[in-house]
Amino acid sequence: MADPNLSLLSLLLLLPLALLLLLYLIVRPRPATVPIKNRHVFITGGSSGIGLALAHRAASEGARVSILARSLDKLEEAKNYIQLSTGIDVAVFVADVRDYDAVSKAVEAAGPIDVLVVNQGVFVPGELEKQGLDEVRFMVDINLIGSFNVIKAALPGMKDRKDRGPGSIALMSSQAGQVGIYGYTAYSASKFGLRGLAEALQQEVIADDIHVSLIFPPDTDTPGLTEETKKRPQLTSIIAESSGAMKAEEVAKKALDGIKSASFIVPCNFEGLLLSIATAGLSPQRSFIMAFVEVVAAGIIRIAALGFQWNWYTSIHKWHGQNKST
Ligand SMILES: NC(=O)C1=CN([C@@H]2O[C@H](COP(=O)(O)OP(=O)(O)OC[C@H]3O[C@@H](n4cnc5c(N)ncnc54)[C@H](OP(=O)(O)O)[C@@H]3O)[C@@H](O)[C@H]2O)C=CC1
Ligand SMILES: CCCCCCCCCCCCCCCC(=O)[C@@H](N)CO
Repeated sequence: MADPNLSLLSLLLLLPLALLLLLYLIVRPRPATVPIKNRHVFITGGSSGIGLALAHRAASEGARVSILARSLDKLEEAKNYIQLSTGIDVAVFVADVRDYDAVSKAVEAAGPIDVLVVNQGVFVPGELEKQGLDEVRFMVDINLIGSFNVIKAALPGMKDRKDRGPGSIALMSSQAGQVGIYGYTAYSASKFGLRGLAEALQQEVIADDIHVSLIFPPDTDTPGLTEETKKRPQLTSIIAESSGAMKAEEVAKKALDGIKSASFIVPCNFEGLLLSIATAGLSPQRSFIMAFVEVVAAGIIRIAALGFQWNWYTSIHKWHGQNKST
């Protein structure tokens, strides 16, 4: 007779191994890599903050880089900065992503794109009740509709590329695009929208060897954030502080690594990794190891998520209490 302890042990070992094997066999799309060196990387919002750090990094890694934004002054400044620190020349394009014709002309002038980084974004925090619909529209138009304009303009050329290896479309979301945050109704909506766009688009372009990445940074030290913090409701800051802040260069490294490994979901810090596991849902997952972590952690991570919500609602409750008594 077999030792019952031994069979229990082998069962405990076999179960995870069987699960790993199953996940290895079924994860889709299959793992892929997207080379950066000698490829054309086109970055919207590449003149400032995260986009600029990405442009700098991609240029240092040997890519041909194009950046697009509204202000020519900021674009020229970014170009000079990258030229001075790497010796590499970056092409600049002036366009507002809300203007499809202008974006289309820029994309055509830039030439066929291998890696498209849709990074432009604006954020005006504030409770919806105090926010004008003009501000809501501003965020949705630039962050969401603007992303459609950029992708629509670039996609035909990207699909036409022949024998030039795997392509990538990366979208800059935000941790506020994984969970709704006080003061971000319009911003979160615009960033959640990118997720639907990305999930559907990946199915549509997989046959063209184009790989979609969704990047989820926490608060990141950029000129945009400096402006934003001047107007932030206190509760927005309290809740956003649940995730550690990052430097633009750190986010750019995570983003570029995510693009190169063709990861669909790209978290940027530890809290971001937890958020990604908690919100895995029906998103594609190429890594069977990450899929394994998602399956095994599902229950416990839901408890952690409820703990965060408990903490946030306690802060909201306290804040209202204090503001009534003063
Ligand atoms: N900083 C943060 O804390 C976080 C930022 N993000 C996201 O990262 C992205 C970059 O943010 P960040 O680097 O902080 O922002 P910045 O404000 O520093 O830079 C934004 C860039 O987008 C460009 N841009 C803005 N509006 C338009 C437009 N209508 N058409 C074309 N280009 C435009 C800006 O140039 P110009 O004004 O000249 O057009 C600039 O190059 C955004 O999508 C943001 O939502 C996500 C999580 C955290
Ligand atoms: C198990 C679950 C773990 C949960 C961890 C939760 C952390 C959530 C923090 C959300 C931070 C939102 C930052 C938005 C940044 C941004 O986009 C603005 N700066 C505008 O640019």
